[in-house]
Amino acid sequence: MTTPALVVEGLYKTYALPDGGRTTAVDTVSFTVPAGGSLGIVGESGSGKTTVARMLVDLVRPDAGTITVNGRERTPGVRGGRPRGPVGRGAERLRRAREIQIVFQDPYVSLDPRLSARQCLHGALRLHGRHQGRAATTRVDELLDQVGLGKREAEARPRGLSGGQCQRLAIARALAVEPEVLVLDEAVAALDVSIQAQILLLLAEIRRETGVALVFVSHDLAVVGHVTDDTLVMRRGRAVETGPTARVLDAPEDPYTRLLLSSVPREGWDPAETVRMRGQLTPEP
Ligand SMILES: Nc1ncnc2c1ncn2[C@@H]1O[C@H](COP(=O)(O)OP(=O)(O)OP(=O)(O)O)[C@@H](O)[C@H]1O
Repeated sequence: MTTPALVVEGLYKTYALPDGGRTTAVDTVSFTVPAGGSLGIVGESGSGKTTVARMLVDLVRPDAGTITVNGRERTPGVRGGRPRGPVGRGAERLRRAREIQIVFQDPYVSLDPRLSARQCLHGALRLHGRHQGRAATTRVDELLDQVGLGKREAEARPRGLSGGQCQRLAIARALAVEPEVLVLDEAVAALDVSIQAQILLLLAEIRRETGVALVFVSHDLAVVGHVTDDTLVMRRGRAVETGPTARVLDAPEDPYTRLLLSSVPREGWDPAETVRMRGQLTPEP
């Protein structure tokens, strides 16, 4: 059996509250993404999706749990729930970044406004010691082509690009380091529906071509349905349901998943039914 791209076991995270207490954002979440696979993480606002995504890429330190990429454990600072020291610096930090890359919702914030698309990609290759000189130029051309950015866009800065084009550039920058896992945190949420569709098709193509595993974090079940093999549903920090995406969407087993599906407006949609279903769920603590 091939080694999974990503194995997450017992991930747990609490945050301090102003009153001195703590809130549990992620409660013992586990999942596996096979090599070249794709997992959607869905749930309403506050369910803990972003905290999971941020723990995967070292932006948030878990209280407990393990994260393993292609058989190598990369959990920062915890072992059996106890701190193990800071996340590595310098070369170690870059090595970890090459394992998992992330694309955020708002590309304008994550891109340097002073750099053209071409300069941005050259910078990523330089930072990670990937390709030099002519080989770097060839690789940048390849990346631009892979995400569908043309000659004009290559020389444009972020403010000269549309939201969709910026997101293409953010994806190309993430791919520049040839990560084993690509995390997309609400990466199409800010885009028009038709542009969303283009980016989703692009991601499916990239997964086919490069074999990169995808973790797709979204509040939008339709989006997850288009790009993922498996889906994990989160509620109040916990995984309440997981399985093949088609099964989870067509025959949800958990009442919360059924509620999420019933909340999507469609022909003949009855919002009152959604409110009624919410009333039947176990109440918020
Ligand atoms: N830095 C923080 N300090 C305190 N509480 C936090 C912090 N970040 C997140 N939380 C809390 O942790 C819980 C999970 O938040 P998280 O952002 O992971 O959820 P989410 O599902 O991604 O929601 P959204 O889609 O709105 O971003 C929420 O109750 C949130 O208020």
